[in-house]
Amino acid sequence: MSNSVNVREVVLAMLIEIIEEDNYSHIVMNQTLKKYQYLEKKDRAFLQRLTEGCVEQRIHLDYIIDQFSKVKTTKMKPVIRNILRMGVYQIKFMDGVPDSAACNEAVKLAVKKGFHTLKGFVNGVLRNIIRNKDDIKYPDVDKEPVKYLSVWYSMPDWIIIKWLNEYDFNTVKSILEYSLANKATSIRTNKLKISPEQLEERLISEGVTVQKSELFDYAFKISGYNYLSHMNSFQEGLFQVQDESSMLVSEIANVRENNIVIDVCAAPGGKSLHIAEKLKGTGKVISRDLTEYKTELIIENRDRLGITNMTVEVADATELDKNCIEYADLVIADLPCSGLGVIGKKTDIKYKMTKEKQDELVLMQRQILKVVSQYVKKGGTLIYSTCTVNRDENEENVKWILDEFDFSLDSLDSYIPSKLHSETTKKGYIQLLPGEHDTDGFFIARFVRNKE
Ligand SMILES: C[S@@+](CC[C@H](N)C(=O)[O-])C[C@H]1O[C@@H](n2cnc3c(N)ncnc32)[C@H](O)[C@@H]1O
Repeated sequence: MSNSVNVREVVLAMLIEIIEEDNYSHIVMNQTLKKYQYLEKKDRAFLQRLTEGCVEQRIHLDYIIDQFSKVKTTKMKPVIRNILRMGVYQIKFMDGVPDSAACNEAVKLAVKKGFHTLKGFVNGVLRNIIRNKDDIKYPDVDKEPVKYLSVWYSMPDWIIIKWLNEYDFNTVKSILEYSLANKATSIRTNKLKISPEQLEERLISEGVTVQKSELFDYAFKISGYNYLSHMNSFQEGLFQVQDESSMLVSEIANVRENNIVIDVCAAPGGKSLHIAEKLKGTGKVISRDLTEYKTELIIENRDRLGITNMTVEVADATELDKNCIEYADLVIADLPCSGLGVIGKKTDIKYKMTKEKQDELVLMQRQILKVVSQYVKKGGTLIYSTCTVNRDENEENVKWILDEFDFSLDSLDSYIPSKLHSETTKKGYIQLLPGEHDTDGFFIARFVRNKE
């Protein structure tokens, strides 16, 4: 490891920021990777894996620590409980780190952080766990299925209970399993600048591992890169990072040249950019989000990709813009949601979400839909999408839209790969489930505004 920076100390600082001070993990991660961009690739990979792992597996790690420590994690000093989480994560999940190194480094870090008097405690708990690591007692799957899933996959109880009401046990298990395991980065070729075949060659020449998408010929899953935004192909705007589930939105939108499109919650721009590309420089995509910070992200991506038919605006989607009434051929409502379909990528989202917040989100989704559905021309299209798997944000909102507005569902089957066809896609919506599909958890519904 690099002499100048103690990578474990950096991880500890990130865990304090994310877990104890409630900052967003992806923001803390991006800022830290930017600050330490000079670190060797293997150090950066270690830093990322250990931080994300500790956040993602927090419930599981605390369960183990609490089994072997007299002082429970909730009663420990924040620095100490995070040092222990790091130690246990390395012991339990990182085969490349010898157990003794995980323990010794934890003790050194405790001393370095001013907890000399607790070095025996840290050492004792970790040695105890190392001795018993093949004998950890977990909840019984038959007697306590909720607790079992919660501990094993580090998911708060209330979410497990909700999902078990909506899906069968094996489906819930496979959503959780896939979300923990799948870390691939999906990208979309910017066909305005390069063909998929040429992009694949470019990426390989930059040392990246490239796997073709099973859904789209322009999409790839990539890995093995160091710092994505330093890659020449990225800087030249040859691709955009986007999950395949999100690419599906633009396929389902089925835009035609010269269409007017309003994307009401657009940052960082995934769907807007894809649709603008499909319009081949014609028509107009009006891409909006709530704050300047967010719209800046869209502008950065738009300019990097060389998109010309897209305007970016700060606008609150809950407020009616009278100029837009019946103006758009297509409205994209990819709305704020509980985000539980992307827990594999945003590792802390599951802890930040609460039942109350989720109920409020359903109301906000409806508040936004009430406003932005008015922007669709008669005969035009409304796409409603979320990156979650909860039925109240998805299917129940579809029913609500059909009850409240003069819109009809429209079959997805002409726009999506045949392997995704189902009873619901025939009707006009799709719920992608991680594990069942090789994508994030995602929901898309397509509506057409009735002509009279
Ligand atoms: C699911 S994300 C959108 C992702 C985006 N469509 C894409 O494909 O990259 C939801 C977005 O809604 C924005 N948002 C939340 N409340 C909003 C509001 N009242 N008006 C406009 N945008 C809002 C958030 O800032 C966030 O960027």
